[in-house]
Amino acid sequence: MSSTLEADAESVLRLVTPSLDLKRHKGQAGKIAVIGGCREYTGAPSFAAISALKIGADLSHVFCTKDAAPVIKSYSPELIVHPVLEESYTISDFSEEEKRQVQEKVVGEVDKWIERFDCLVIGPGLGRDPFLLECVSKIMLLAKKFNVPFVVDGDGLFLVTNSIDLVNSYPLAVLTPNVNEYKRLVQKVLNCEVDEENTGDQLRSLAKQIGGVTILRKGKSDLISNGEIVKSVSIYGSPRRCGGQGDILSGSVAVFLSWAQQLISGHESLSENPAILGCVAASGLLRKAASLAFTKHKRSTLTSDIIGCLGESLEDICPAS
Ligand SMILES: NC(=O)C1=CN([C@@H]2O[C@H](COP(=O)(O)OP(=O)(O)OC[C@H]3O[C@@H](n4cnc5c(N)ncnc54)[C@H](O)[C@@H]3O)[C@@H](O)[C@H]2O)[C@@H](O)CC1
Ligand SMILES: Nc1ncnc2c1ncn2[C@@H]1O[C@H](COP(=O)(O)OP(=O)(O)OP(=O)(O)O)[C@@H](O)[C@H]1O
Ligand SMILES: [Mg+2]
Repeated sequence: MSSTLEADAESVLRLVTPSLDLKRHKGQAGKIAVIGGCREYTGAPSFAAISALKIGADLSHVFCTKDAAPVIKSYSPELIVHPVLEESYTISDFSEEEKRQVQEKVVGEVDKWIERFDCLVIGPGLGRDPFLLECVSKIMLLAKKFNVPFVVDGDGLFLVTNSIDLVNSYPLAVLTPNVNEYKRLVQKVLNCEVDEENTGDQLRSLAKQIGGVTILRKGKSDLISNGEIVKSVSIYGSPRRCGGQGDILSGSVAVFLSWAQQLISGHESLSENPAILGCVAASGLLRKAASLAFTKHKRSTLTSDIIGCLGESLEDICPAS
């Protein structure tokens, strides 16, 4: 029997969102880094990174390829953009030794910064280049070494599905699969097809099988599990399915997870799981912002319209003053 409980997303948003305080300095409300952005995709990492700022994080970085960097920078001067990732075509003439040196350099560029980040978002617009993904797997190992939480989305899930050990048993990993990404994860890890009759139980088994990582399965209702409990978020939402909404979600999970971690580390009596709180809060806010954007823009609602509604939606639940 399924025991999926609808989460009270608004209460979670009120719990984890920090109050604005003149005593706090830059960085205390969150430093997020997105690993993503290549020749093909520049929108996805930008949506994730700018959403983090719009919700209230102080700093948002993007680590992307050299081609993607000027484009992402020109979308927004708010983002700190590091053109450090390399795709195979830029090193096609290199020897194995030279390729190894490039990989070391890429990982070294992230290593310089990684301890400063409260959470990474790995995958929006990353692409599927094998050399690039190999570097990103090393970045995941680095994050685990320094206990930095990470959200895996988009092409990061393509990487993880083929190398599940990268996240196995890391409690600070959150996977945010869409319908296709979830199907591939279920097939690979549980060796079966998606069971639409027992969605909660299957999600719980999947999260348990990956050693208790948190999974947010996106869909008509968002379902969240860490292998123990299963929560759903079904409030609000919009009928528009324009691309990029998952990117908003991944950047939002990173911020709320960081805030939940901060909250819990200051209150030993709180026994809640920060990854679950982060997912519930992010899902609730995105769905509210999507609903609001839809009332304003109807069929022409775009991802940028939803990003424009994040602030108003959060303000409605957690007023700034
Ligand atoms: N504006 C943007 O830059 C956006 C970029 N996005 C990025 O696009 C990438 C793919 O995400 P999707 O949500 O489309 O992924 P999906 O896995 O949902 O793929 C969508 C469709 O494309 C096919 N497909 C994907 N990659 C393929 C490949 N290499 N060869 C053959 N078929 C392939 C899938 O089978 C599926 O039918 C991710 O990096 C994602 O972050 C999306 O987030 C949407 C917005
Ligand atoms: N059928 C649906 N009804 C209502 N809301 C939905 C539905 N499908 C997805 N959503 C909402 O949209 C959000 C993004 O999910 P979606 O499946 O579009 O992600 P995605 O495919 O990864 O997006 P992206 O285009 O950014 O890669 C989910 O968190 C969910 O709240
Ligand atoms: Mg996606």
